[in-house]
Amino acid sequence: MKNYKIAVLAGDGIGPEVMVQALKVLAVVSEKFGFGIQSTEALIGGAAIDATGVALPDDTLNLCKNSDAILFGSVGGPKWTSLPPAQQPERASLLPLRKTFDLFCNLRPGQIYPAFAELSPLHPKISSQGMDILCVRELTGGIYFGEKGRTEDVAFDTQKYSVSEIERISRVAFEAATKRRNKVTSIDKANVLATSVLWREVVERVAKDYPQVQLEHMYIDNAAMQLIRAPQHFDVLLCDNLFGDILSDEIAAIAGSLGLLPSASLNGSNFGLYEPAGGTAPDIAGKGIANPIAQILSAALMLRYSFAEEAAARAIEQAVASTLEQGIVTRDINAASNYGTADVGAAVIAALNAIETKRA
Ligand SMILES: NC(=O)C1=CN([C@@H]2O[C@H](COP(=O)(O)OP(=O)(O)OC[C@H]3O[C@@H](n4cnc5c(N)ncnc54)[C@H](O)[C@@H]3O)[C@@H](O)[C@H]2O)C=CC1
Ligand SMILES: CC(C)CC(=O)C(=O)O
Repeated sequence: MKNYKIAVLAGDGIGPEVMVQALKVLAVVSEKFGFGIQSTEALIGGAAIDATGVALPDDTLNLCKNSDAILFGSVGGPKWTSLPPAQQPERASLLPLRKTFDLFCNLRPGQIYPAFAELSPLHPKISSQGMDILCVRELTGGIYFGEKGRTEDVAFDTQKYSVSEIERISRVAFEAATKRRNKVTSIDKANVLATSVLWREVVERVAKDYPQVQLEHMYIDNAAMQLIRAPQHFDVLLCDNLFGDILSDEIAAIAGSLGLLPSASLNGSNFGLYEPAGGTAPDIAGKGIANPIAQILSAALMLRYSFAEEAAARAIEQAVASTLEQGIVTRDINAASNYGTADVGAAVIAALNAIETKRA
């Protein structure tokens, strides 16, 4: 029997609440599909600062190095914003993890299924046409990692991209498009930014290797607008680090809630960190009402991309769809709902068991 070692880093805010549900789902699905998940929990982010003084303790980093994948919650919150910026949870744990493991490729799939179009805040005449977008975001370069500085009166961040960084993420987007609807929309601000001019040149060059894929370029400001006007226009969105961060939250909101959107952050050899696209949601943390679906779907992406357990990943996705179909949703999706985090987790598990019963 295959046995996968995962590092479980739940983090702060709603992280631990939604992680519990994802781990329960993994336990059920591994039993049903005949593989083992050996999960080891470790401190990260604000929780690690409180316990050890640093956001990414050596023990946690070593655990990640000795694991097959990382299942991540989220980090940060108001408790730690008075620390010097470089020591805060987001900058001092998540960004170094992305860099250490060269997780340059962030995949954020976002859908409106026609049957669930009412979950979307868009007008029904738009949402009823559905949406199925894969946001491919460059994750280890750009303004998040460039030189930064601060004097009393001035602060700066630097956006820098190399040809090789742009090329490798472009290839991921074009490859993904060949398995989808053969269209890539590359997002930039080439009318202003030097990095965007290079971005366009490199994307054009890579596109020549994929003649079957239609390429279009779109400025970020226009893309932010077109996503709400006509989300069905898009197939694969190719974005730099900053633009992808912003547009993927917009895609999540269009799909119904940030609590629905999973993400996979991958290096070139199937190692990945899997986390919800959203953050620690301090406004609802500790209330038992956070939506666990993004965390559960992140676990499904881990099974797909790091472990090639496609059937198990699909079963989770099917169980999530069935749970939404039954209207078992948290308040971020239906303000009148009385269902909490644990109810949604239990419904996903019940739906998983039902799928298995039908298979047997
Ligand atoms: N990958 C990570 O660890 C990330 C961490 N953060 C951190 O999280 C903290 C809060 O950031 P915000 O900007 O408020 O973004 P956020 O994503 O935590 O919350 C934005 C809004 O979405 C809602 N939301 C997010 N996830 C939800 C879920 N699963 N269920 C129901 N509602 C959900 C929240 O309640 C809030 O109203 C900050 O410290 C930020 O730096 C933010 C984004 C990513
Ligand atoms: C906390 C930051 C690292 C946010 C971010 O980059 C993300 O949402 O992925």
